This record gives sequence, C-alpha cells and structure tokens, in this order.
Amino acid sequence: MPTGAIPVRHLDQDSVTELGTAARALLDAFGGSATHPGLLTRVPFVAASLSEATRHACRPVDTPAGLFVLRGLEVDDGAIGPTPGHWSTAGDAGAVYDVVLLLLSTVMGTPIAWEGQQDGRFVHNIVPSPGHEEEQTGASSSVLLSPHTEDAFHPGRAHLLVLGCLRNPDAVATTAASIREVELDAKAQELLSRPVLPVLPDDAYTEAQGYDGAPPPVPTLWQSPNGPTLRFDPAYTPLDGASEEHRAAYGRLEAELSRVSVAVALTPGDVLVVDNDLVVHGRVPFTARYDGTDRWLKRSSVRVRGRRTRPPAERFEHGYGQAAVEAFA
Ligand SMILES: O=C(O)CCC(=O)C(=O)O
Ligand SMILES: [Fe+2]
Repeated sequence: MPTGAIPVRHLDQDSVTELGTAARALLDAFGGSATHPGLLTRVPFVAASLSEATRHACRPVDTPAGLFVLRGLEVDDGAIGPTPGHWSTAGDAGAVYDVVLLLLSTVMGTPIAWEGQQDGRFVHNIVPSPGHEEEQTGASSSVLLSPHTEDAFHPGRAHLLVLGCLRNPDAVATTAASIREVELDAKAQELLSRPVLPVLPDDAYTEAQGYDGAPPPVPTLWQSPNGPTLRFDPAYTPLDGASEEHRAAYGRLEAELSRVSVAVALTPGDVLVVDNDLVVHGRVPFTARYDGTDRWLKRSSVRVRGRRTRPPAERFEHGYGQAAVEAFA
C-alpha cells in the first residue's frame, strides 16, 4: 500500500499556541467540560478570531487525494492520562483536544452530532474496546475496518471527517482511497450511478437498525458539478439485491479503491481531514493492548454549507429515523 503523496500542512508555532490557549480558556470558563452547552455556543466566536495562518491551514482539500494532515499540535502524553477502554468512560479525558478539534472544525464548517451515537457528543473518542474487536466500527481492532464513507446510510452525513491523534504507539494506519484517483470503465460508472442498492445503518447506530421503513436504494457514484463523488460502504450494502453485472461493477470499484489506497499512520498531534464525498477511509487490523496505552483518536464530523457534492434526491431519504444535530443551530 503506498504511503507517499499524503499532503501535510504544517501549523506554525503561533497557530499551535493560539489554538491551545483558546481551547484552555474555553475549558476554564466552563468547568473543564468540552461537552458544556455554553462552551459550544462560544466556539464560533472564538473560531472567528483565529489567525489567518490557522484559517489558511483549514482551507478545503486541494488535491485529488481528497485529504490532508494538519501537523504541529503538541500532545502531552503524561497529561492526557490513560487511554479509556470505551468511549462511554472517556468523560473529559483529553478535553483540550476536543475543543481544538471543535475550533478547527468550525473554521472548516459546522460540526455535527448524532443523538444515537456516543451520547450525542460532537467529538467522539475512537478507542479499541474489549468485546468489540471484530465489529465494523471504530471500537474494533483485530479486523480490517473496511473502506467506507462515514455514516453512508444517512443523507445528513458529514462532508468532512476530522481525526485527531492523541496516541498511536504501534503506528496503526488509517487507510484512505479517493474516487478522484480511481480508473473505472464507462459501463461500471453508469451502473453504479443508478440508485439500486441501499446502505444500511452501521453497528454504531443500533436504534436506526431497528427502523421500520424500507431502505432507500441510492447511487454509489455521482457526477457532481465539481467531479465524481461516492457513497460507499460494502460492509452494510446488501449486494444480493443487485444484478450480477451490477455486483461485478461494484467489485471493480472496490478493487480500484484498494489499488489507490494510501496508509496514514497518524502520530500524536496529527489531525487528518478527509473529504467524505471523495474519500473512503478504514483502518488496518491491530492487536489492542487494553493497558491504558492504546491508540486513541478524537473524531469530529463537519458539514459545509452550499456544497453540491450530493444527488438532490437525497433530501427525500428518511435517514432511518436518525437526525444529525448541527452545532450552533
Ligand atoms: O481508526 C481509524 O483510523 C478510523 C476509524 C473510523 O473509521 C472512524 O473513526 O470513522
Ligand atoms: Fe469511519
């Protein structure tokens, strides 16, 4: 798997300092809790005051790779404490990075949360958890987390996925593959642009999985005014419902995505920004430690107003009863 060609944007020291200072000031004002509703209402004002250099680092993806890494933030490994064993016990651990991620996300767009995921938090903790090793969710470890569009089942899914790394001692790679680097024959493109297959809610959404409504078939590919975009999650796509030739085209897309896939082993302080309309991401298998030193990512999801990267028909989807909650709404 190639590891080159990952655009890295270096945050300068002034940007690192202003982000840390702003995040700590917000936490101090709201009892140290990144989930305080009052803190969230202050975030857009603080984000608007960030320097031009910080804003420039947060500009939209500008290469066919469809992603970039922001590098330079510092993580004090001693101060963040042990890696939680489950998202639900994370509490305010590493809260300063929750706020830094919220600030960066707010420069890029509007953070979203899901009532049905991680208690409605805007910043998720991605940690390996006992009993979840083989799932297709961020809590897994021993299996390949197959390449997917984040929250592909839902029309309100993020435009950008932001993954901030606090700890990754075994250099476990996130994988990423861009539709803009794929070569696909015209026939496969045409087939995959038809709304034939649904994408079902993933195992992070148990309530949505019980939704009592017909799953809407959706196109896998779309020719947006800005170029091709995709909505792809093979682990939750019931391919049995498609013709043999459609399944073959889906398989060719999957093989192409695997051919162009890059591996990004995030190091502490790295923030990976993935355009969720261009890039599918996943994670290689690893052995969890469960001793407090495990890999630990913070994740936020961002909507960008005015984007035209999705088929207009998406607005009629039921979203399996789930609603994306926009910050500052
Ligand atoms: O663990 C990773 O690198 C990615 C996990 C993932 O798919 C996600 O957080 O959405
Ligand atoms: Fe994901």
